[in-house]
Amino acid sequence: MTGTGLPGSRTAALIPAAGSGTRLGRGPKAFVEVAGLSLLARSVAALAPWVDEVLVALPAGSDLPPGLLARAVEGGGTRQESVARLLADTDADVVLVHDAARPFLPGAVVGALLEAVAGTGAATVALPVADTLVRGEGGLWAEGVPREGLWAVQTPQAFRRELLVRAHAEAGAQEVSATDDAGLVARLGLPVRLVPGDARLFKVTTPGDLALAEALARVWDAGAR
Ligand SMILES: Nc1ccn([C@@H]2O[C@H](COP(=O)(O)OP(=O)(O)OP(=O)(O)O)[C@@H](O)[C@H]2O)c(=O)n1
Ligand SMILES: C[C@](O)(CO)[C@H](O)COP(=O)(O)O
Repeated sequence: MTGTGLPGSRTAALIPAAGSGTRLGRGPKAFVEVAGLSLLARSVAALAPWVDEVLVALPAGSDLPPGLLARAVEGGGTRQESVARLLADTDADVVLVHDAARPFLPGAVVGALLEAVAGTGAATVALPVADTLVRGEGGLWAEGVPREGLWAVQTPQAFRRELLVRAHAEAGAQEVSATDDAGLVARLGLPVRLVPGDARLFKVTTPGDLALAEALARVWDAGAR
């Protein structure tokens, strides 16, 4: 595999795929298929052309599906732990961390992310919030939340590897848990570039998301990406 992403830098894709898919209810989510291809296979295929190596964190006891050009590590009990284990298994200069659960990754987004990380050393794909936001209490409207300046974070997220290693180490030392990796770098006071994402990069989390993914796959696989 020859990464076309960043000339002069070895780049690795780190794909956390060890989750149990509780909210979807179909077992380990990475192996759930959409139009004949697993979420994991789709995410690996989207990133492989851009990187020098692909590492995947799998549920304990799982094997890498045949034909996947990737190296497997055993995932942890949380996404954060799975990413930490992936990080420990590469010496790449730059790492792209991407949820297996976000299978529809346009190449243009990867290109923009790699350009951004070359500048700041840390960058994440994100979408400006377009919906009205509300804090709910007991199923009732409690208070509106101003959406100006708010972004919904997606993946991939890209980092100079040593920055992310430091961020995970600090989080571990301070027993800080986070649902993504860019937030761990930001809490060090380091700049994290926000790169405009894509609505098609939604995370397959619930049965409704899976239905959406199955509809999108028909045009995606026909070349509309
Ligand atoms: N211990 C974990 C938990 C999550 N993930 C991965 O992190 C990504 C985002 O997590 P999420 O969408 O929450 O997946 P699950 O944890 O499987 O879903 P749920 O919370 O519904 O169980 C997924 O690709 C998932 O496989 C992981 O590698 N290791
Ligand atoms: C990393 C992430 O996809 C960014 O929005 C999100 O935080 C993952 O959350 P999850 O609960 O682990 O799916």
